[in-house]
Amino acid sequence: MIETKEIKIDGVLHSAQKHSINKSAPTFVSITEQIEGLDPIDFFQTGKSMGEDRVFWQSADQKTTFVGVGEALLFHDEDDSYQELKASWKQVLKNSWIVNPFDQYKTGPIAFGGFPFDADEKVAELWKSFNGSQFRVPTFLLTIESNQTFLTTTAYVEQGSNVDQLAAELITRKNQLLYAQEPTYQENNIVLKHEVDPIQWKKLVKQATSTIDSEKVDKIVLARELQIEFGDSCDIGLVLDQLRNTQENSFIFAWEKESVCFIGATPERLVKVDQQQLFSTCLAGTAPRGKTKEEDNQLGEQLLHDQKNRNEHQIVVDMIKDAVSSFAKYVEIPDQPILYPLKNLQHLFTPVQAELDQGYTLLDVVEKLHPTPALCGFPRESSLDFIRKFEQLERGWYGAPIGWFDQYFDGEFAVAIRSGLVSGDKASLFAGCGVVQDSDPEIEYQETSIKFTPMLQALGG
Ligand SMILES: C=C(O[C@@H]1C=C(C(=O)O)C=C[C@H]1O)C(=O)O
Ligand SMILES: [Mg+2]
Repeated sequence: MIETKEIKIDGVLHSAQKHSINKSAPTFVSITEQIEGLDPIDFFQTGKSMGEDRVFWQSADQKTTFVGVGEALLFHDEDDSYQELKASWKQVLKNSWIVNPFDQYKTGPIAFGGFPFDADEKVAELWKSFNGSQFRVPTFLLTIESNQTFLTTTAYVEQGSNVDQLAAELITRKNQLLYAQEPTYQENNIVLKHEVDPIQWKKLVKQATSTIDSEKVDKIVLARELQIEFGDSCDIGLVLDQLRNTQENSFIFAWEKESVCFIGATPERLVKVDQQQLFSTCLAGTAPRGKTKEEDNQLGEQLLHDQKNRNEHQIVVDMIKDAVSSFAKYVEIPDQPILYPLKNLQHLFTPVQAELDQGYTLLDVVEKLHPTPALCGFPRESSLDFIRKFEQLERGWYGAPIGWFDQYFDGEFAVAIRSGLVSGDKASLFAGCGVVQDSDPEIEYQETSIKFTPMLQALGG
């Protein structure tokens, strides 16, 4: 049994209302309590049966898991302004009533969300629920950290709010989430897979290499889409469970809006900031895993010494080093990449560490870094130009920052790759690769095929 002093939600809401009357403004209320351990996927699944949109995040080291249910607050910006988001969050926190004895455990007011790959991309049918950047503070946030479990409940209280009614509603929903019967899961059954125009895509890779030859472009990242149909509506809880069980060294994420869910298992950290300590990652250059240990080592060794992949990787290292240096006095980057093993692939990996100068936050770094040459190319403007003109796919949130930040702007963003958008009985998966001067369209095609596998397997394919 966990001994916790029970927090009386109605009492807290009444105090918050007094605060609201004094300030003549609505008060943002956040209450954190420690609870008994429970299964995060069951919690996620129960959220669905309550008709709520959900978020999920598990760090690549598996030390932190978040599950959010419901939406107490949403920042939605079609123009995708990082600075406006920063200002809005500060404004919310200015008028807040926070009850949280467990601050150090990634609890309390935390916003989850993402940005589009390209704010100028026209949003058509596929991504229509995900236009612009969106960040949500869930009504109920489950945090599992250092084997302890916490629940943060978030609400707004105004001068005229019926506080007793609000408290009663919150308690009912909370009890539903914590004490619901074990939820059920439904096997996902893929009935159709459709690769969007692979022949055209290989031609595009060729066109990119010609452009690289003739113009001042070093690298262009090109993505393609795999469309899926299920016999029935896809069970996202099950997909998450599969990703957690199979994808080591990866951030597992899901962000749902109007029942459409963007979900994936990405190995690529964009940036994490923890009390001004900054951690970023250069990840580019890819080989498959071997079937035996020997073959695997051999493929890894080849990758470490392969000029084409080293070149692809170095372009990312140079850019990230430059960008981070503009915010930090020292930046620590090893001169040689190492291997980053995943279930189906291995990558070249260079970690980046720095101490962020005072006055800058996580969001400033995300703004500066995105899109890195790992997802866009180099130089940024010309590669983005090529993608805008010629890539057939609507990227939406694919390849863009997804993550969370807390009340101090500590938090973490990953690059949303190895991902898909699931809507009812349909899904679109995305995979891309870095095209450089000596890229071979067939080999790049195979590389992207393997990059589909983590999601494809998790979807039941
Ligand atoms: C673009 C993707 O992955 C990126 C491209 C890589 C490459 O081309 O070697 C490797 C890792 C990622 O930076 C993707 O998975 O969709
Ligand atoms: Mg590559």
